[in-house]
Amino acid sequence: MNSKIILMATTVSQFRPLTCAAAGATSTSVIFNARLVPQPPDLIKWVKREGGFVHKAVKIAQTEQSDGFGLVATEEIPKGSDIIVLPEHIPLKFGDSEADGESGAHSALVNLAQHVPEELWAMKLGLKLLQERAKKGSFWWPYISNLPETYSVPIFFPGEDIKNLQYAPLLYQVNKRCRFLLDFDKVLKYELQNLKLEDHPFEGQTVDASSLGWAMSAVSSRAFRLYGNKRPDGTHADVPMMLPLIDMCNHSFNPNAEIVQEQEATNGRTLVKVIAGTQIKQDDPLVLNYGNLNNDLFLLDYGFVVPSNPYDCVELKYDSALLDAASMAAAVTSPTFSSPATWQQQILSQLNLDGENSQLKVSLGGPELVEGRLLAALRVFLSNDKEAVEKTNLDILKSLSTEAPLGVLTEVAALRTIIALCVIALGHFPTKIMEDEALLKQNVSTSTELAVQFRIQKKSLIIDVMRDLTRRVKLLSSKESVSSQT
Ligand SMILES: C[S@@+](CC[C@H](N)C(=O)[O-])C[C@H]1O[C@@H](n2cnc3c(N)ncnc32)[C@H](O)[C@@H]1O
Repeated sequence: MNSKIILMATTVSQFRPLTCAAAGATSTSVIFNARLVPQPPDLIKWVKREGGFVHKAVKIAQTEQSDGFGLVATEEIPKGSDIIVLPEHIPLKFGDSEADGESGAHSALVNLAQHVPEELWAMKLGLKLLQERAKKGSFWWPYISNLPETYSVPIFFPGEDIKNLQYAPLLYQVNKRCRFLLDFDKVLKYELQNLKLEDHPFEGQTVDASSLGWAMSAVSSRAFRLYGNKRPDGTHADVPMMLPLIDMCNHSFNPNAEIVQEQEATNGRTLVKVIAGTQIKQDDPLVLNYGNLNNDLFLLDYGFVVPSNPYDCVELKYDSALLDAASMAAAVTSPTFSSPATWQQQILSQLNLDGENSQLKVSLGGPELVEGRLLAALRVFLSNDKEAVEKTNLDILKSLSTEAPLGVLTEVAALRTIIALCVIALGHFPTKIMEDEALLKQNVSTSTELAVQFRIQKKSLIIDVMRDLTRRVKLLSSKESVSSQT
């Protein structure tokens, strides 16, 4: 089932309605610049007023890099300078507000949070965000009012654009999140129905799947997981928090800024800082690295796709029938994947590709190019030389940079089989890159554009893997023919 979170129209009332306006129908820039309120307070002034520090060369501006806003340096900032410093009371975290400590509203929120699975941690902090969004006179209102009104994450895509992603692992995640939000909406309605107003976590306001989706996306696209307070054993909990102003920094894999936490000598409180990781030139955007993530996570959590992302990958299932088909297509000797010898099966178990707790998801792309476990399995099966395999360390068998550890013929057969797997994977996409590119030239909605960009990147990645492996096959074959001539 493809579900999406239905968006309710924002109504004008004395409440701040907890909904999320539709993202997808019109031009990106108009939508993503829209903030919760039309003219929100000046975030830089608010941070300074609250005892934070903001470098004089920092301004909030529309940037080319993202469709919304970002931070830009108005003059050169030397490497190592403090750019932003937030005192401990500014970050928004779940459940540590002293004022909330014992209140009924807080315990109701804690109770709701218990229904959120660990992997959807953004929803837990999202509950806190929704609570502050609903609270009249919230300390964080100057920050919250500056948050985007909409998010371009796939849970808000129309069903057609969820399909347009054309990539099953992401479709699965999107549907899972949508289903969770729809179910959680019901849980909320049930848990909150008989609460007195003073115990209601959202001051009596209705929270639905749409507002939950808004909050989850606001958090997943802006929160950072940092060290929390020290535990009694001296370690630190890993705590997601929203960092006002700092979260105006956009992403780059070549960041010029980084987040550090520092303990104040006088009172032991933790400051969160952004410092210049490099010398920053005038007019440069201030960018942080959100993490070495694949495009699935960038799109799911942040609502954008990184072109030529070196960490992007495609997920395949290790499946003996598929590998037999691929090795036959590659005209490699008779397929053996479906009928492994006992020693081969043992290696598959060591690779976690066989047995009870096997992990059959393998990936292509990313820095490794071919996941080591898949490569090792192919080398082992296609060599079929028990002695040679047993003499070779498993880490070597998993490494693509070790050239032909079981001989050139085996290596060529393994690489050709992976190339055939790539062809099969490409064949699963209903459209070709050229068709996708033609579609992007038309005036399509933001969500269609993102879905099509996403699938183009996946297909391009597969083609890049094929190119790289073909080059390796050619090199190996030429070396082999030189050595057989001498
Ligand atoms: C932490 S916020 C950064 C501030 C945000 N641009 C704004 O206007 O509030 C993260 C969001 O910025 C946008 N973004 C950040 N880096 C981007 C990039 N490299 N390309 C496209 N969009 C980006 C995405 O919408 C993402 O969800």
